[in-house]
Amino acid sequence: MADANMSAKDYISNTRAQLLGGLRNLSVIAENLYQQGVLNDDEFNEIKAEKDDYGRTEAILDSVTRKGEAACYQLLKIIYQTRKRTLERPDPVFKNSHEASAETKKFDLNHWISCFSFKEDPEMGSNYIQENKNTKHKPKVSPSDLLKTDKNILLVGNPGIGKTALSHEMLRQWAKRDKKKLDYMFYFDMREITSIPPTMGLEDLLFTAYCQPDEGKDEVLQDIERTSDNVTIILDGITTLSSLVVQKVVKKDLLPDAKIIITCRPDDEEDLCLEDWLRVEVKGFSEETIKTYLSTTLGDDHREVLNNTQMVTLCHVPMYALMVAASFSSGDSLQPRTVNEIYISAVRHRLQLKSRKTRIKNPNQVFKTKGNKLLSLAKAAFYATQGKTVSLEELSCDDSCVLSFLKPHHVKVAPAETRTVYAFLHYTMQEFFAALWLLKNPDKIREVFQQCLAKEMKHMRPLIPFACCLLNEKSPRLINCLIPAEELKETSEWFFKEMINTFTSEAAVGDSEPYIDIPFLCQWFLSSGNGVISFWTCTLPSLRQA
Ligand SMILES: Nc1ncnc2c1ncn2[C@@H]1O[C@H](COP(=O)(O)OP(=O)(O)OP(=O)(O)O)[C@@H](O)[C@H]1O
Repeated sequence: MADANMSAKDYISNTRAQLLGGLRNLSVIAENLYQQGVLNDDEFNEIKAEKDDYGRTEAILDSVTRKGEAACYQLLKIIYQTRKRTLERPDPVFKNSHEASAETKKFDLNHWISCFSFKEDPEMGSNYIQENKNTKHKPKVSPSDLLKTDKNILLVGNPGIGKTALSHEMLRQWAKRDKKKLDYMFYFDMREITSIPPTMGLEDLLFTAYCQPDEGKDEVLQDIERTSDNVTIILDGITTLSSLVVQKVVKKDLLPDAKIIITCRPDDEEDLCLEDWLRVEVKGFSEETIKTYLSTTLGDDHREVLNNTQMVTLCHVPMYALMVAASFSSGDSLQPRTVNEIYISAVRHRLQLKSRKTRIKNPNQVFKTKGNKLLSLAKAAFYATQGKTVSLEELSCDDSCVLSFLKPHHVKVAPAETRTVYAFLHYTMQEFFAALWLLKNPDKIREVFQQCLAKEMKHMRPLIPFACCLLNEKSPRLINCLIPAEELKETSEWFFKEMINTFTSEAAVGDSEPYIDIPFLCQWFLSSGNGVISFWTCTLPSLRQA
């Protein structure tokens, strides 16, 4: 056996014979040597051109030996980092003594590589995160901390708080990492892939719903399955584990050693039952970040926002901070003060941008002329939300005003075929428009209340706070261009009473599932103006009784 304190060059040359028969996946080793600049283009191509693994190993060993100690050290480091796929694993269970003695005689390259004394930790260390649900003091963790941990992660946070942004940041950091070890990261926007057929397997999920390697698909899949500890899968915006293949991935029936990162809203957390996962709460912007964000986006104007406590409070949610900044930069004299006004102002802002190209300068007039188009958008939003998807399947997108709220999204319908459908720029905007459609069709409201009580339809709940605020008599006039004031008044006469009755009914309270987040509703009411607060105060006694 080689001495652990030997130079890398001697360590390799003493074991050359065993390496010639024992290294696997030579393309992985050669690729890493090439990425790290140990091999040049010609050397890399020569190795690739060798006809078998024996030839490839020989060419690699010759190359690094010729180049000297540093190149040999790099090779050992690469073998160590990729050992699960480049070294044969000895079978620990021997069926009989004859097999055992034959096996023990075989040189164990795994043991050999683990004995080499690397100057630094070849795995670059792993930072474990202390946070869990029960710790009182919750330390802050960064995207890179989350990338480093081996644990499965559950990212929980309210709508628009930045879960997707955090997932994208992790993806970006992973793509830019220095370490060019071959590993895999998959990102799924779960709202985009709602129609996963029960027959879908791992291969389809990874390669059809995501992306397919240009060549060697089977080899890549085999590698992913064999070394699943090199795989990270992000499932963004999950609500249930109803899809079989996703369930198998999460429960580790497939890819047992893969690291899974799930993002969800608080309402969906309980159903997922991921108790031993590392739970990380996404908290949004701190005071300090709000200042930096607003001063970057608004320049000197940011002071005006900072003087307004209501607006600063809203800006803790990055989605609202974005919209507040957009609203201020539009130069609109009426600035939003509540969540609802933020959304209305964002709609107004979008329409204004579009109307600059026309002669219509008054946004109310734009609302009026584009009313039907906006309502058809609201209808599509409602049905997409009900169907738990972001794809606005039925919508005809020939109007530039409608298109200004949307982004194209490509749905794979076959391995080589995609279809373009449209989705809202953000899911919360879809929920806002869906609530608008609900108020335009009051006969559907009771049905939606009932749906909110059912576990499988709880994704309809975010529509209720939006609807409440839209019914507020202080709601900006703009909405009246789409739904006449008398219609809204008529609806509000029974809406709140019906809502309280439904959500405090026996069916709702008796359900172990929290029926609706009353503190959350209160928060929305408080931020919507006195009209609703006075209503709320007068209904509190009946709520307490219930
Ligand atoms: N760290 C951040 N820096 C700057 N902007 C951010 C940040 N996080 C979020 N945002 C902004 O807020 C918007 C909403 O964030 P994101 O989509 O990540 O929320 P989410 O928690 O995934 O919401 P949902 O539950 O509704 O899907 C983003 O489109 C982005 O513009």
